[in-house]
Amino acid sequence: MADSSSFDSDRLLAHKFPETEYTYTERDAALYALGVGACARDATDADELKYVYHENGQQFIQVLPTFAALFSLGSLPNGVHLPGLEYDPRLMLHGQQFIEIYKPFPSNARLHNKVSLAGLHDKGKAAILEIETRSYEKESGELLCMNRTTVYLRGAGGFSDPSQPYSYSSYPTNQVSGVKIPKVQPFAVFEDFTQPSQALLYRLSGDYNPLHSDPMVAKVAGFSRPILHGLCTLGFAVRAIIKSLCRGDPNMVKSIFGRFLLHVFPGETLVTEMWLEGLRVIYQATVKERNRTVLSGYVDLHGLASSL
Ligand SMILES: CCC/C=C/C(=O)SCCNC(=O)CCNC(=O)[C@H](O)C(C)(C)COP(=O)([O-])OP(=O)([O-])OC[C@H]1O[C@@H](n2cnc3c(N)ncnc32)[C@H](O)[C@@H]1OP(=O)([O-])[O-]
Repeated sequence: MADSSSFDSDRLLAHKFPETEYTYTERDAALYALGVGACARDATDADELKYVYHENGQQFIQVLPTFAALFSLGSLPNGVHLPGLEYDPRLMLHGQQFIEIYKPFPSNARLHNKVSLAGLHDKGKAAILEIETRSYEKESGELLCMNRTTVYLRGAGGFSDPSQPYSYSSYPTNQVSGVKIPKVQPFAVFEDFTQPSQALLYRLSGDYNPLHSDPMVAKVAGFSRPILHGLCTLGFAVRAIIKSLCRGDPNMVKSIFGRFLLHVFPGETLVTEMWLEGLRVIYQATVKERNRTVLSGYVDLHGLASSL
């Protein structure tokens, strides 16, 4: 439990996050796609091969919309001191991710990130920290996408008066509230397997948190073995939606929200169920072996594939 005497909300809200840069190439986009399971079942699947290979050259490959989440990796407070907030980085879990995409991603880019605090909430047993990252293309100055990353800091709550727990948000909270799963049969279901080595492959895209690779670190964090990156699970689910409802077109995706409900162990089978509500896809991903829902959220689309 955090010490309420050391918490100073004014200092935290005044904190200026350093701006960051992120450069990626076609190789990074392709490695990411493999990390979230593209082509793992069928290396000739045209819906997925385009994320890793193009016959006219790699500059023509397409980029998955969840690739955006990597741009925010440098914004996360992993080990960074935030004034007035004490926490143990080993107990951090990824809680939610919200992504808005403003234009299709080029196959390579140099980006400039503006980072800000989007929220902080005292939940008693935990603190919830939200960081917003706006990514601009360096050459044109155009805004490419926005990520809002929610981190669940176990053991860091209790820093404010329990009768009036501290809660700050810089955005309308209904934008990222948990979704209600419809009580009817899903419109589409997509089953996919993760590899036992999935987290080891995914980490090469830049998320080197040892929680996903080091058995001892995983044990300290309370898990029997390393767990999958939440963003890898999100990548699997959104890829399933693009495949099932967007005729494989990644540019149909306008925004993405996901809440991580439970950890996934690499090697488990993910079943993504999808419901259509207008241009919104409500989805949930379940681990088949444990019959537990691990992720739920929504994806807003620009339009619907004419075949639906
Ligand atoms: C980035 C850091 C490094 C880690 C990377 C990873 O990939 S780790 C791998 C990927 N990540 C994972 O594997 C994590 C998977 N998720 C989990 O293990 C659990 O959901 C948990 C431990 C995050 C919270 O469980 P719990 O039983 O302790 O929580 P509770 O039900 O008692 O609710 C307490 C309060 O918190 C709220 N709240 C709850 N959940 C979330 C959330 N996800 N998000 C946001 N908020 C959340 C809830 O609404 C409630 O507030 P209210 O309504 O009272 O105002």
